[in-house]
Amino acid sequence: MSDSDPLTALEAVIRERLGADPDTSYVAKLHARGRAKIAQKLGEEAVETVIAALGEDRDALTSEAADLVFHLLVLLAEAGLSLDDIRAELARREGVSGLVEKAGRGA
Ligand SMILES: N=c1c2ncn([C@@H]3O[C@H](COP(=O)(O)OP(=O)(O)OP(=O)(O)O)[C@@H](O)[C@H]3O)c2ncn1[C@@H]1O[C@H](COP(=O)(O)O)[C@@H](O)[C@H]1O
Repeated sequence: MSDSDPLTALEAVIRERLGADPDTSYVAKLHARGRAKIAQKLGEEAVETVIAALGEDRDALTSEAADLVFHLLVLLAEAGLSLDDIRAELARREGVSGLVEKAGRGA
């Protein structure tokens, strides 16, 4: 994944801000409030994303999805996980499903 990927860049900023001043950093404020609070925010953003999706408003869905992904990145960082961990898990599943597909085709 390229360094110019916004998700990778945001992930790096979030990791750095976990230890910042909660008065000046939203990420640090969330971190100070703990994992349960971050998980709660993630849940709220998920619900808002679902509502936007049902409203069929592309701009609202884009905005809510960005909030959702941002809060997911904060939760992952707080838990010591990275986007690379998620990429590896998705690649592992792809590998498994690829093998199952091949077996189904008798390959
Ligand atoms: N991408 C984001 C981003 N997306 C959403 N948000 C914040 O997520 C919050 C969600 O809105 P809510 O109304 O649900 O939350 P709230 O009322 O502010 O907070 P609560 O009191 O409800 O917990 C808003 O405060 C948004 O500003 C973000 N805050 C920060 N970033 C980026 O994260 C990086 C680090 O930010 P700081 O930690 O603030 O330096 C920077 O690159 C920022 O641009």
